Amino acid sequence: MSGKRTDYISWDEYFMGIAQLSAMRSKDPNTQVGACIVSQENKILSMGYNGFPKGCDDDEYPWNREGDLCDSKYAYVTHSELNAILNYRGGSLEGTKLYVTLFPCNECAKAIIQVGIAELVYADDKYNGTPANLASRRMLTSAGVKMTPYRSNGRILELKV
Ligand SMILES: Nc1ccn([C@H]2C[C@H](O)[C@@H](COP(=O)(O)O)O2)c(=O)n1
Ligand SMILES: [Zn+2]
Repeated sequence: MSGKRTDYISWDEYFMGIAQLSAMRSKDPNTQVGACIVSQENKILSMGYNGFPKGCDDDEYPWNREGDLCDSKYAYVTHSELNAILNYRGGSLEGTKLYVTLFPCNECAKAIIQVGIAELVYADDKYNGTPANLASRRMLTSAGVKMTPYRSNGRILELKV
């Protein structure tokens, strides 16, 4: 009997928690997404959230969902998964695991596959069944990327910051 704490958080809670915390940095008024990339040794390699590229002012570019492409966020926003991939400057992401708060779209799936991410764990899947979601699943399946839904145990993690 070692006397160690037993209510410590699991690896999955830790990494999905980091992804959720990253999502809280997003300025998107409708959907905030966070991502965390982890090595096979459970080391955090990178993180990201959805936002506009460097130099593109959050207060000047549109956050609208509707209207012409150029007047909507969709023309400009970089997705959390892509930001996490692009934020990594340490070499290869081959064989790594991605924790993401929302199932990746087809564009992020391409990047996930091409950098060699082996597994993704996703929390929400609110766009399930949409064309982008179906195309994403198709490519991820073909490429052999393991897709695991995150199973929350309902524990609420509180932070006082
Ligand atoms: N897997 C995903 C899916 C979407 N995003 C980003 C892109 C937008 O900022 C937002 C989605 O907006 P909505 O259409 O729900 O208003 O989430 C992402 O980063 N990763
Ligand atoms: Zn995406």
